[in-house]
Parts: sequence; structure tokens; C-alpha cells
Amino acid sequence: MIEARNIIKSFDGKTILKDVSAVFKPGQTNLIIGQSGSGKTVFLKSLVGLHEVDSGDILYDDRDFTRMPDKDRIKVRQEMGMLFQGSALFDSLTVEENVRFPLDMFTKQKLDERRERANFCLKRVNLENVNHLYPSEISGGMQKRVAIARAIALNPRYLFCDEPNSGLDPKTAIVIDELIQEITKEYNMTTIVNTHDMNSVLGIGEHIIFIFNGEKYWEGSSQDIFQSDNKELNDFIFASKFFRKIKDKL
Ligand SMILES: Nc1ncnc2c1ncn2[C@@H]1O[C@H](COP(=O)(O)OP(=O)(O)OP(=O)(O)O)[C@@H](O)[C@H]1O
Repeated sequence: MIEARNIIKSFDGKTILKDVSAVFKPGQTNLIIGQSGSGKTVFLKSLVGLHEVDSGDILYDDRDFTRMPDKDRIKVRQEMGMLFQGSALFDSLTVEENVRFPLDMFTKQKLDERRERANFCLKRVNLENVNHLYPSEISGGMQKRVAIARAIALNPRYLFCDEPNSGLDPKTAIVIDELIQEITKEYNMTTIVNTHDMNSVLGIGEHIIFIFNGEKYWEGSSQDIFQSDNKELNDFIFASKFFRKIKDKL
């Protein structure tokens, strides 16, 4: 479980996150949604410690991440898997080497063991017989799967995904969303996904935080969205005619 309490974060005197609190439970897909510039990425980066917050607490299973010494923070960081926008694979490494990378960096396992783990993770994301290919030789959807395999290589307790569907066609995007949801449940991870993809919101939005202008404006599940009378949320979700039509039919 990850708990954010009263997070405030500013840059150059401008407050970006205004007293944001949220609890993210394990075994479910937690989504952060909001329009461009609302503060989603700043929030995600604050949670993982890439930004120091001005005030507030971030707890990883009751461990106070904001105040712990660096050596303890490093340990918590090693329990995090991250899936960045655009996959962020190393172009000069093969698929297998990409997945092995965190194992090479952070474990003392023998090469055979690391290879076995990499292969297990690749198999888990339904990728086989592509170990020796380079990222440029596989499709965008396959690259995303490699990135997921790499993110779970160290068996993380926490998984962070920043816009995991960016650049993917809608069908592939659904496959990736479902994969993220499946592994979240399978490994009981606390997963947080930053997205403005409405298909993801409706498809895997078990717990959703809506951020508007740096504040948490709404919280609920994908089912709750259709019943909400929160104006800002409705303006955001039903900006497209397609989703307005769905709502009108309910
Ligand atoms: N390192 C930084 N220094 C100064 N301002 C920043 C920094 N990072 C983000 N901001 C500002 O914080 C605000 C929120 O940005 P953020 O990237 O969190 O938005 P977002 O909701 O993730 O948007 P998008 O969906 O477009 O990625 C923006 O006004 C941005 O310019």
C-alpha cells in the first residue's frame, strides 16, 4: 500500500500539487487521471522520490519514505518497478539484455539465474523467441511488453506506469492495460498508472484519482464515474462525443 498525505509541491514559487492525499491499495489498478498540465506526472515523480516534496508524507507500507535516510530509500526504490512513457528501452541492448538489466545492476545472481528470470518475465508477458532481437526490430506493443517484463524483473511490490499506452493503437493498448491489471493481481502489487486514455479509465479503472489544477477533485471507480455530478470530472471525461453518448444511454 502507498499512502500520500497532504502533498504540496511547488516549482519556482508556483504551487503545482495542492495538498493531495490518496491511498493506493495493492492488488488493484490505481489510476491517476486529469488534463494535461494538471500535475499527474509531478505527483507520480513525487511518489517515487524523483521530486522532493515541500511538505506532506509518503508512506510505503507504513514506512515513511519522505523522511527516511538515503540508504533506506534505496532499498524501497529497489522494490519499485517503473514503466516509462515510450518504453525507454536501451536501443543497443537486445530484448533479453534489456530485461536482465535491473538484475545485472542490482543482484548478485549468477548469469544463468539472471537469464532464467529474464526468460520467465518475457514468457509472462507472452513474448518468446525474441530474446536476441533489438528494440528497433519489434513492434511498439512488443516493446511495451519488454518494458513490462523489465519492470517486473526484480519482483517489485510497487509498479508505476506513466502513460503506458502512449503511441499504441487502441487494440494493443487494451492488451497492455489488461496485462498490467493481470500482473498487479497475480503478484499483489500496488500499481499506479498515470493516464488520460479513457479506454483505460473504463477498462481497468478500479480506483481512480482525478487531479484538477493540482488538487484531488474526485476519487472513485470506473462505475462511479457515470454517476458523478462533479462538474470538472464530467467536463474531462465526457469531453468526447463518444463518451457523452455512452453516458446518455445509461
Ligand atoms: N521540473 C519542473 N520545473 C518546473 N515546473 C514543472 C516541472 N515539472 C512540471 N512542471 C509544471 O508542473 C505542471 C504540471 O505538470 P505535469 O507534467 O505534472 O502535468 P501532467 O498532468 O502530467 O500533464 P501531461 O498529461 O501533459 O503529461 C505544469 O505546469 C508543468 O509546467
